[in-house]
Amino acid sequence: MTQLKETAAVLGGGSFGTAVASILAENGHQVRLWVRDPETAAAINKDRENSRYLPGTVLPDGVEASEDLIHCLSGATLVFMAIPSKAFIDVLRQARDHVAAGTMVVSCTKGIAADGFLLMSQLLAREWPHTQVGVLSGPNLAREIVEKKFAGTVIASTHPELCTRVQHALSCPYFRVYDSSDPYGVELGGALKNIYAIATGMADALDVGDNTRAFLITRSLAEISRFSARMGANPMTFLGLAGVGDLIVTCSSNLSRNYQVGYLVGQGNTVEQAVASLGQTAEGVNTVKLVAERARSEGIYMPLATGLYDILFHQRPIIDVVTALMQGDHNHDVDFMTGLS
Ligand SMILES: NC(=O)c1ccc[n+]([C@@H]2O[C@H](COP(=O)([O-])OP(=O)(O)OC[C@H]3O[C@@H](n4cnc5c(N)ncnc54)[C@H](O)[C@@H]3O)[C@@H](O)[C@H]2O)c1
Ligand SMILES: O=P(O)(O)OC[C@H](O)CO
Repeated sequence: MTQLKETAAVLGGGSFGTAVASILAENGHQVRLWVRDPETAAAINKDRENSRYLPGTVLPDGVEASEDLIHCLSGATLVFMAIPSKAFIDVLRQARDHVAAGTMVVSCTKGIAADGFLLMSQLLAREWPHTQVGVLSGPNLAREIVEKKFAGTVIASTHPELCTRVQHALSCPYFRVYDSSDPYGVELGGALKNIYAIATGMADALDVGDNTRAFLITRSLAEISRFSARMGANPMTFLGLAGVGDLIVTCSSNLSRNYQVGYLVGQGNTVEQAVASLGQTAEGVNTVKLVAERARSEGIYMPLATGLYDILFHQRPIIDVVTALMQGDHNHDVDFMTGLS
């Protein structure tokens, strides 16, 4: 079967946008990587390296970086969005008139917009209603992807043909793409796990035991599933790569920026200091605020997310949160699947 060669635009030249662009170009597709400033674009094109976000990685020749958004989108058959959630809406508005009707657009962003508690695919559906929208999510640390370590991911969309196109565009010997018809659940899993990566990083800095980490990660899954079920997602989706898979990697890898933020806070830094020293995107810092507020306003039991929020933003001592958790009412295991919560 002849492979369709895509003209792909990747908006966002940070770690993940660069990793996606890299796979696409290696698969023979034409790729334009949109970055904001001309110096960065010129340096990427000249050095074949994104020295700020993925130093030491040689980018395939097929990746063309450009600061010209219109050029990047011109003739694009597939658009990948790898813009942090805080800037997502601005970019959608800048680009709106340059995206052709029917274009397939895939969000790789794992965050929630404060305005209306919307996921990125919901912003896309609102701002670019003339496009077909999908979501890419899974245990996908950018650094490991460009090092060609084996990884799996999920493309989720209500348009099956979009899933097929993205599977063809991205699949390669080290990257396997599964499909899903539950974009909302896949996207919610990717956004929520960042909260728990911060909590686990903090716990690791405090040198908790292995039992504690397993306890924390498993109860994180319970919270993610409970919250998502209340939001209307299918809790079964969280058993997949975009749920358990991403939760495991982000809560256990020191390559995760959310985990790193938690680790720095566990070492005694404020969250502001931790974010400043990271210098990259850690979506969980914003997500925990939105989710904790939502959980409280809707009466959803989420002691980990609300406890983390209080630690990060209200200087609540960690020990208070842990004590309240450990001494809370007796509860059922797997409550979110059995309807016992
Ligand atoms: N890095 C990963 O391993 C990874 C994996 C999967 C998903 N993601 C998700 O991808 C999204 C992007 O993360 P990242 O890791 O690439 O972030 P990053 O911090 O590595 O890079 C962010 C990029 O966005 C650009 N940017 C910021 N504000 C912008 C604006 N207003 N307009 C245009 N560009 C802007 C920055 O210049 C930078 O190039 C996040 O939602 C993240 O959760 C990241
Ligand atoms: O570095 P993080 O914490 O944003 O995590 C990156 C990816 O989401 C892992 O799948």
